[in-house]
Amino acid sequence: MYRSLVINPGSTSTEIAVFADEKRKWHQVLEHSRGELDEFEFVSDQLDWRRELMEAELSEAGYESDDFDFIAARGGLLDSIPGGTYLIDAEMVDDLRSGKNGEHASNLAGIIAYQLAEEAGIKAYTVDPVAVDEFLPEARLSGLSELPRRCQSHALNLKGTARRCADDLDLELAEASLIGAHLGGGISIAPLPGGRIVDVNNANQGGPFSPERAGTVPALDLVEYIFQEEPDKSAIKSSLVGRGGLTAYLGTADGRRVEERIEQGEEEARLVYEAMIYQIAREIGRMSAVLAGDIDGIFITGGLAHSSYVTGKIEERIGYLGPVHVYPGSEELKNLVRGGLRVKRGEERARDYASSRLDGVRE
Ligand SMILES: Nc1ncnc2c1ncn2[C@@H]1O[C@H](COP(=O)(O)OP(=O)(O)OP(=O)(O)O)[C@@H](O)[C@H]1O
Ligand SMILES: CCCC(=O)O
Repeated sequence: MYRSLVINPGSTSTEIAVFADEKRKWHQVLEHSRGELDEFEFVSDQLDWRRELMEAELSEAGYESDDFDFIAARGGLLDSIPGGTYLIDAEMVDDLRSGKNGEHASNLAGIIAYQLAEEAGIKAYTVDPVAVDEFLPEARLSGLSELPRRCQSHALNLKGTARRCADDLDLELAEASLIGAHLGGGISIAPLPGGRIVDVNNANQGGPFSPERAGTVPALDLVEYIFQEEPDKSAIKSSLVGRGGLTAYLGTADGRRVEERIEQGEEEARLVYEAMIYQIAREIGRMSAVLAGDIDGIFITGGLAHSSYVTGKIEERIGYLGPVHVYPGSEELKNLVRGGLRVKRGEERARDYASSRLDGVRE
């Protein structure tokens, strides 16, 4: 039996859990108020504060860091790497600390995990971070050589759910040809032949609009808008990622609230929600071409997959492509633990970050 500590920091909370093999023994979500977070100029400045809060909570629950066989932490904004379970080492921590690929609360996870693991003499791992890049060579071209497409996605949930779906279809993951749709605050839709993310809309830069992101917008019109209106850079970025999609049209990112408004007869809410569903179905259809129609199944996951309104209407449009499987929510903690356990049990080798970087491939 392996005991593990799992760390998953989000922008306004830090989630920690203790597992015995795949079984969750203890779980805590530490909520951070706006006022507390405003004390820090940069997310990276929150490191010691979040670590101390976490340690206090663990110790109150009777745990010490040397109670664990390994630590699994949410991957931050790393350089592009293939999917898998990665040993968190000093080189990865340097990249997370420098924020070279952007600031994100999940950058703190790897740093804290590394520090705790060093002190306890155990290993820390991260699994399928956002930066997982398994693009086909032709998927990298955008049409402008200065702006290659970047493979970024909800890889942890897509890959974890692909394993579940392959299992449910009685297939080995390596043989399965699936399309996965993660429908959360952001939306990632990927063809997954053999479990690899060989293409994906980048949830921050394209594809369907989502509860809080704009998805693909007309590029020339965006250029005109920026030159005419001269918006502040961070304002335009946050209207594309954070205040786009359902939020931009309806003032809420909550699918449940939108469905209530539809039930109350609000036509605008119905139009916007159905437009999002239409764009999701269209993206699944586009990805079917990547697999040349060789599809064992399509899975829908993430928070919006709790809604039968959403999943039913998607299935009406794309059901002809193959069987549709629905896995509501995201099993981020379990997927992190499972990655660590695969290494501990000798089913997978922990990858080395430095030698796995794909920088050479991208140039
Ligand atoms: N029963 C439901 N019906 C409709 N929408 C729902 C339901 N449950 C959750 N949602 C919606 O799912 C979305 C959140 O999904 P999820 O929790 O997977 O996203 P997240 O983790 O916040 O963001 P991301 O997945 O981009 O990291 C929200 O829009 C939420 O309103
Ligand atoms: C590509 C974006 C992934 C995320 O929002 O977690």
